[in-house]
Amino acid sequence: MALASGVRFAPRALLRPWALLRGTTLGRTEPAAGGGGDGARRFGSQRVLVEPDAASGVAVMKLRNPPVNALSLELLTELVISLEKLENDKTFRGIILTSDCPRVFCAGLDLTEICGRNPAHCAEYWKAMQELWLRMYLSSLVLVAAINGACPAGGCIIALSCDCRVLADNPKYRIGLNETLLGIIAPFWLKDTYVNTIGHRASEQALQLGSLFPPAEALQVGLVDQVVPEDQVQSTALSEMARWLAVPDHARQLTKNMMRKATADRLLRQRDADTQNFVSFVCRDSIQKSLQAYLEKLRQRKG
Ligand SMILES: CCCCCCCCCC/C=C\CC(=O)SCCNC(=O)CCNC(=O)[C@H](O)C(C)(C)COP(=O)(O)OP(=O)(O)OC[C@H]1O[C@@H](n2cnc3c(N)ncnc32)[C@H](O)[C@@H]1OP(=O)(O)O
Repeated sequence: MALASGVRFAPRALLRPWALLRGTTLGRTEPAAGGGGDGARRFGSQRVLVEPDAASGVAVMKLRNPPVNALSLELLTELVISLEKLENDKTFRGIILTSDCPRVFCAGLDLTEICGRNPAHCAEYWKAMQELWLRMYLSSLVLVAAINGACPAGGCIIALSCDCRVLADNPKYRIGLNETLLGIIAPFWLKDTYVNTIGHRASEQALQLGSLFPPAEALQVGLVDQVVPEDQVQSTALSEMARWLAVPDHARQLTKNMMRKATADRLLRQRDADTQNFVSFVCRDSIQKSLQAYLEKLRQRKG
């Protein structure tokens, strides 16, 4: 993705995203309900709904992978493609990322993608996760997360990859990296993202304890930038977006790159090793057993 200055952000190393989308509706454009002109047309895919507003240069991107927006391989791929599409369209300067699923922003990794799967599948899945993080973390667009639901683990990472986070004030909407409670370990680049956001000591504590912060605590620790009543999340996200868009793009983009590049480069240098670590770790019998038990617990909790 080339900036006006010619600086490149993330390399186009992606997988084979299109191959995953057979049978989906990505790229379809349809008028938004009640909409008329170009600015009101929406597009997207099965799991990512994009509502672009050409007049403001802002698109609202909604995750819709019910019931909990778990990051399936398809959702990861569709997110990357939708992001790329908006980045390549000079009309757009910002994206508000939110959830179309009630009460959940994103439940994190889709555990069914790594439970009982073969190493090749786990590797493909993890590469897609890396790719989305790289694309979001280094995006030239302003990304604002309008967090309108629970936001654990991988969901938190999606939010942390944005430039700004607005969280709905509901005690059930907790946010954080709870990996240790599942018996898994956040890899270094998730840890780095955490440290970059809330600092070393707070990350050390929160990562080891697997803390999921309710809104007031999330605000206090710096995990989110604003906590507002649920019905004001979208409007506040739009106000935040306006604040970020008031800065000239080239200056903001180069500054973002300066702040984030070293963290992203660290993963880029070790991407294959990180994938191998992930695969060998999650494919261990003991880890498979604890993931399986966790999934079972989630399923039973329901009834
Ligand atoms: C050193 C080497 C390095 C090794 C690297 C190791 C790997 C590191 C990876 C780190 C990165 C990210 C980690 C993750 O993201 S793991 C996922 C963590 N997510 C969670 O813990 C959240 C679990 N879910 C919940 O807490 C709740 O579902 C919710 C999000 C709060 C919503 O609650 P709800 O009451 O509205 O819904 P609920 O009834 O619980 O769930 C509905 C159905 O959805 C299923 N489900 C929920 N979460 C997941 C998920 N993450 N993956 C797959 N499926 C999920 C749940 O089982 C219900 O299913 P069903 O309808 O009963 O069939």
